[in-house]
Amino acid sequence: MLILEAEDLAKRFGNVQAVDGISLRVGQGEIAGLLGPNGAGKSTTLHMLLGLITPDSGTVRMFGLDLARHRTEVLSQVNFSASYLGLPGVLHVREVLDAFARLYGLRRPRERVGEIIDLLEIGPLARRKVIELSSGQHTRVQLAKALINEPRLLILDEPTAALDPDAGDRIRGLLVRVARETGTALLITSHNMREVERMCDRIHFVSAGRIIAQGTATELADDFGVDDLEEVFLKVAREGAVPA
Ligand SMILES: Nc1ncnc2c1ncn2[C@@H]1O[C@H](COP(=O)(O)OP(=O)(O)OP(=O)(O)O)[C@@H](O)[C@H]1O
Repeated sequence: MLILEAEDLAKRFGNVQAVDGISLRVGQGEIAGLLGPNGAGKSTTLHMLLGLITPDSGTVRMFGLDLARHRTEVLSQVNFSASYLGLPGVLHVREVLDAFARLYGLRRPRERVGEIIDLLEIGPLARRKVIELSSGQHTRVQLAKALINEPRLLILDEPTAALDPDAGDRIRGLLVRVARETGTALLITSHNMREVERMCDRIHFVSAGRIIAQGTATELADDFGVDDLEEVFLKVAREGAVPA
Protein backbone atom coordinates (compact mmCIF):
# COMPACT_ATOMS: atom_id res chain seq x y z
CA MET A 1 0.00 0.00 0.00
CA LEU A 2 1.27 3.47 -0.86
CA ILE A 3 1.74 5.67 2.18
CA LEU A 4 3.22 8.69 0.42
CA GLU A 5 2.89 9.92 -3.15
CA ALA A 6 4.45 13.25 -4.02
CA GLU A 7 4.12 14.41 -7.61
CA ASP A 8 6.25 17.04 -9.27
CA LEU A 9 6.86 19.25 -6.23
CA ALA A 10 8.53 22.59 -6.87
CA LYS A 11 9.55 25.49 -4.63
CA ARG A 12 11.46 28.68 -5.39
CA PHE A 13 12.86 31.10 -2.80
CA GLY A 14 13.66 34.37 -4.58
CA ASN A 15 16.32 33.51 -7.17
CA VAL A 16 16.89 29.99 -5.82
CA GLN A 17 14.93 27.08 -7.32
CA ALA A 18 15.24 24.96 -4.16
CA VAL A 19 13.07 22.09 -5.47
CA ASP A 20 12.51 21.61 -9.17
CA GLY A 21 10.00 18.83 -9.85
CA ILE A 22 10.50 16.09 -7.24
CA SER A 23 8.26 12.99 -7.28
CA LEU A 24 8.47 10.29 -4.61
CA ARG A 25 6.57 7.17 -3.57
CA VAL A 26 6.98 5.38 -0.25
CA GLY A 27 5.14 2.17 0.63
CA GLN A 28 3.99 0.72 3.94
CA GLY A 29 6.92 -0.47 6.08
CA GLU A 30 9.43 0.90 3.56
CA ILE A 31 12.50 2.85 4.64
CA ALA A 32 13.27 5.46 2.01
CA GLY A 33 16.33 7.69 1.97
CA LEU A 34 16.61 11.17 0.51
CA LEU A 35 20.28 11.88 -0.18
CA GLY A 36 22.16 14.71 -1.74
CA PRO A 37 24.74 17.44 -1.23
CA ASN A 38 24.19 20.45 1.06
CA GLY A 39 21.59 22.76 -0.44
CA ALA A 40 20.22 20.08 -2.82
CA GLY A 41 16.64 20.65 -1.62
CA LYS A 42 16.09 17.76 0.81
CA SER A 43 14.80 19.72 3.81
CA THR A 44 12.63 21.92 1.60
CA THR A 45 11.09 18.74 0.17
CA LEU A 46 10.45 17.30 3.64
CA HIS A 47 8.90 20.58 4.78
CA MET A 48 6.51 20.54 1.81
CA LEU A 49 5.54 16.95 2.64
CA LEU A 50 4.78 18.07 6.19
CA GLY A 51 2.69 21.03 5.07
CA LEU A 52 5.16 23.45 6.70
CA ILE A 53 5.93 25.06 3.33
CA THR A 54 3.36 25.43 0.56
CA PRO A 55 4.69 24.13 -2.78
CA ASP A 56 4.60 26.45 -5.79
CA SER A 57 3.29 23.45 -7.72
CA GLY A 58 2.83 19.71 -7.34
CA THR A 59 0.73 17.53 -5.04
CA VAL A 60 1.20 15.44 -1.91
CA ARG A 61 -1.01 12.45 -1.11
CA MET A 62 -0.68 10.38 2.06
CA PHE A 63 -2.72 7.24 2.76
CA GLY A 64 -4.59 8.04 -0.45
CA LEU A 65 -5.68 11.49 0.81
CA ASP A 66 -4.66 14.84 -0.63
CA LEU A 67 -2.64 16.76 1.99
CA ALA A 68 -3.95 20.18 0.97
CA ARG A 69 -7.60 19.08 1.40
CA HIS A 70 -7.31 16.66 4.35
CA ARG A 71 -4.53 18.32 6.29
CA THR A 72 -5.65 17.57 9.87
CA GLU A 73 -6.58 13.95 9.20
CA VAL A 74 -3.37 13.28 7.29
CA LEU A 75 -0.97 15.03 9.66
CA SER A 76 -2.40 13.30 12.74
CA GLN A 77 -0.91 10.09 11.30
CA VAL A 78 2.49 11.56 10.49
CA ASN A 79 5.39 12.65 12.67
CA PHE A 80 8.70 14.38 12.19
CA SER A 81 12.01 14.74 13.95
CA ALA A 82 15.00 16.97 13.26
CA SER A 83 17.79 18.23 15.47
CA TYR A 84 16.92 21.85 14.61
CA LEU A 85 13.44 21.51 16.14
CA GLY A 86 13.26 22.85 19.65
CA LEU A 87 11.44 21.37 22.61
CA PRO A 88 10.29 23.48 25.57
CA GLY A 89 13.47 23.78 27.65
CA VAL A 90 11.89 24.43 31.06
CA LEU A 91 9.80 21.24 31.00
CA HIS A 92 10.95 17.84 32.19
CA VAL A 93 11.27 15.15 29.51
CA ARG A 94 8.21 13.27 30.79
CA GLU A 95 6.16 16.49 30.83
CA VAL A 96 7.09 17.15 27.19
CA LEU A 97 6.04 13.65 26.17
CA ASP A 98 2.82 13.91 28.22
CA ALA A 99 2.02 17.18 26.44
CA PHE A 100 2.53 15.65 22.98
CA ALA A 101 0.53 12.55 23.93
CA ARG A 102 -2.39 14.83 24.86
CA LEU A 103 -1.93 16.99 21.74
CA TYR A 104 -2.30 13.87 19.60
CA GLY A 105 -5.42 12.91 21.58
CA LEU A 106 -4.04 9.47 22.48
CA ARG A 107 -6.51 7.26 24.32
CA ARG A 108 -4.09 6.12 27.04
CA PRO A 109 -1.47 8.87 27.13
CA ARG A 110 0.27 7.81 30.37
CA GLU A 111 0.75 4.23 29.24
CA ARG A 112 2.03 5.33 25.83
CA VAL A 113 4.52 7.76 27.42
CA GLY A 114 5.78 4.90 29.63
CA GLU A 115 6.13 2.59 26.60
CA ILE A 116 7.98 5.16 24.55
CA ILE A 117 10.36 6.00 27.40
CA ASP A 118 11.23 2.28 27.61
CA LEU A 119 11.55 1.93 23.83
CA LEU A 120 14.00 4.83 23.53
CA GLU A 121 15.80 3.83 26.77
CA ILE A 122 15.40 7.35 28.19
CA GLY A 123 14.11 6.38 31.66
CA PRO A 124 17.09 8.06 33.37
CA LEU A 125 16.27 11.31 31.52
CA ALA A 126 12.55 11.40 32.34
CA ARG A 127 12.93 13.81 35.27
CA ARG A 128 15.57 16.01 33.66
CA LYS A 129 14.72 19.41 32.17
CA VAL A 130 15.04 19.53 28.38
CA ILE A 131 17.46 22.47 28.61
CA GLU A 132 19.89 20.31 30.60
CA LEU A 133 20.15 17.58 27.94
CA SER A 134 23.19 16.96 25.75
CA SER A 135 22.55 17.10 21.99
CA GLY A 136 22.53 13.30 21.74
CA GLN A 137 20.06 13.02 24.64
CA HIS A 138 17.91 15.71 23.02
CA THR A 139 17.88 13.70 19.79
CA ARG A 140 16.58 10.62 21.62
CA VAL A 141 13.81 12.67 23.25
CA GLN A 142 12.94 14.14 19.82
CA LEU A 143 12.64 10.61 18.46
CA ALA A 144 10.46 9.60 21.42
CA LYS A 145 8.17 12.53 20.58
CA ALA A 146 8.20 11.51 16.92
CA LEU A 147 7.07 7.94 17.68
CA ILE A 148 4.50 8.78 20.34
CA ASN A 149 1.45 8.79 18.06
CA GLU A 150 2.49 5.54 16.33
CA PRO A 151 2.74 7.39 13.01
CA ARG A 152 2.04 5.63 9.71
CA LEU A 153 4.69 7.88 8.17
CA LEU A 154 7.74 9.06 10.08
CA ILE A 155 9.89 11.76 8.46
CA LEU A 156 13.35 12.19 9.94
CA ASP A 157 15.83 14.90 8.95
CA GLU A 158 19.28 13.50 9.84
CA PRO A 159 18.00 11.38 12.74
CA THR A 160 21.35 10.19 14.11
CA ALA A 161 23.59 13.18 13.34
CA ALA A 162 24.18 14.05 17.02
CA LEU A 163 24.48 10.49 18.31
CA ASP A 164 27.67 8.66 19.29
CA PRO A 165 28.34 5.43 17.33
CA ASP A 166 26.77 3.19 19.97
CA ALA A 167 23.62 5.31 20.40
CA GLY A 168 23.40 5.76 16.61
CA ASP A 169 23.56 2.01 16.07
CA ARG A 170 20.84 1.36 18.67
CA ILE A 171 18.56 4.01 17.19
CA ARG A 172 19.06 2.65 13.65
CA GLY A 173 18.16 -0.83 14.93
CA LEU A 174 15.10 0.56 16.69
CA LEU A 175 13.88 2.46 13.62
CA VAL A 176 14.29 -0.58 11.38
CA ARG A 177 12.36 -2.69 13.93
CA VAL A 178 9.56 -0.11 14.07
CA ALA A 179 9.26 -0.12 10.26
CA ARG A 180 9.31 -3.92 9.97
CA GLU A 181 7.07 -4.70 12.95
CA THR A 182 4.47 -1.94 12.73
CA GLY A 183 4.52 -1.12 9.01
CA THR A 184 5.41 2.52 9.68
CA ALA A 185 6.95 4.04 6.55
CA LEU A 186 10.16 6.00 7.12
CA LEU A 187 11.57 8.80 4.99
CA ILE A 188 14.98 9.92 6.19
CA THR A 189 17.71 12.28 5.11
CA SER A 190 21.26 11.51 6.12
CA HIS A 191 24.83 12.39 5.22
CA ASN A 192 25.99 9.07 6.71
CA MET A 193 26.30 6.76 3.71
CA ARG A 194 26.88 3.61 5.78
CA GLU A 195 23.72 4.37 7.70
CA VAL A 196 21.75 4.75 4.48
CA GLU A 197 23.21 1.53 3.03
CA ARG A 198 22.25 -0.38 6.18
CA MET A 199 18.78 1.06 6.67
CA CYS A 200 17.20 2.14 3.40
CA ASP A 201 15.21 -0.11 1.07
CA ARG A 202 15.22 2.58 -1.59
CA ILE A 203 17.27 5.72 -2.05
CA HIS A 204 16.32 8.89 -3.92
CA PHE A 205 19.36 10.94 -4.89
CA VAL A 206 18.70 14.69 -5.05
CA SER A 207 20.92 17.22 -6.78
CA ALA A 208 20.02 20.85 -7.50
CA GLY A 209 16.36 20.31 -6.60
CA ARG A 210 15.83 17.23 -8.81
CA ILE A 211 15.96 13.48 -8.26
CA ILE A 212 18.80 12.33 -10.49
CA ALA A 213 18.83 8.63 -9.53
CA GLN A 214 16.76 6.14 -7.52
CA GLY A 215 17.21 2.55 -6.40
CA THR A 216 18.84 0.37 -3.77
CA ALA A 217 22.37 1.23 -2.65
CA THR A 218 23.71 -1.59 -4.85
CA GLU A 219 21.70 -0.47 -7.88
CA LEU A 220 22.94 3.11 -7.50
CA ALA A 221 26.58 2.01 -7.21
CA ASP A 222 26.13 -0.11 -10.36
CA ASP A 223 24.42 2.75 -12.23
CA PHE A 224 27.35 5.09 -11.47
CA GLY A 225 29.98 2.39 -12.04
CA VAL A 226 31.43 2.66 -8.51
CA ASP A 227 31.76 0.40 -5.46
CA ASP A 228 29.47 2.00 -2.89
CA LEU A 229 27.14 4.86 -2.00
CA GLU A 230 29.93 7.04 -0.62
CA GLU A 231 31.56 7.00 -4.07
CA VAL A 232 28.21 7.74 -5.73
CA PHE A 233 27.86 10.74 -3.45
CA LEU A 234 31.36 12.03 -4.22
CA LYS A 235 30.81 11.65 -7.96
CA VAL A 236 27.56 13.60 -7.80
CA ALA A 237 28.89 16.30 -5.47
CA ARG A 238 32.28 16.81 -7.15
CA GLU A 239 31.61 16.04 -10.79
CA GLY A 240 27.87 16.70 -11.02
CA ALA A 241 27.64 13.15 -12.41
CA VAL A 242 24.41 11.48 -13.50
CA PRO A 243 24.04 7.70 -13.88
CA ALA A 244 25.53 6.11 -17.00
N1 LIG B 1 13.51 29.91 3.68
C1 LIG B 1 14.40 29.99 2.69
N2 LIG B 1 14.64 31.17 2.08
C2 LIG B 1 15.54 31.27 1.08
N3 LIG B 1 16.26 30.22 0.59
C3 LIG B 1 16.05 29.02 1.16
C4 LIG B 1 15.13 28.85 2.25
N4 LIG B 1 15.16 27.53 2.60
C5 LIG B 1 16.05 26.93 1.79
N5 LIG B 1 16.58 27.82 0.93
C6 LIG B 1 17.56 27.52 -0.12
O1 LIG B 1 17.06 26.44 -0.87
C7 LIG B 1 18.11 25.54 -1.23
C8 LIG B 1 17.78 24.14 -0.70
O2 LIG B 1 17.88 24.17 0.71
P1 LIG B 1 17.56 22.89 1.62
O3 LIG B 1 17.64 23.32 3.05
O4 LIG B 1 16.30 22.27 1.16
O5 LIG B 1 18.78 21.93 1.26
P2 LIG B 1 19.23 20.54 1.92
O6 LIG B 1 19.38 19.57 0.79
O7 LIG B 1 18.32 20.17 3.02
O8 LIG B 1 20.67 20.91 2.47
P3 LIG B 1 21.52 20.40 3.76
O9 LIG B 1 22.08 19.05 3.38
O10 LIG B 1 22.60 21.44 3.86
O11 LIG B 1 20.61 20.38 4.95
C9 LIG B 1 19.40 26.13 -0.67
O12 LIG B 1 20.03 26.89 -1.71
C10 LIG B 1 18.91 27.06 0.43
O13 LIG B 1 19.79 28.14 0.63
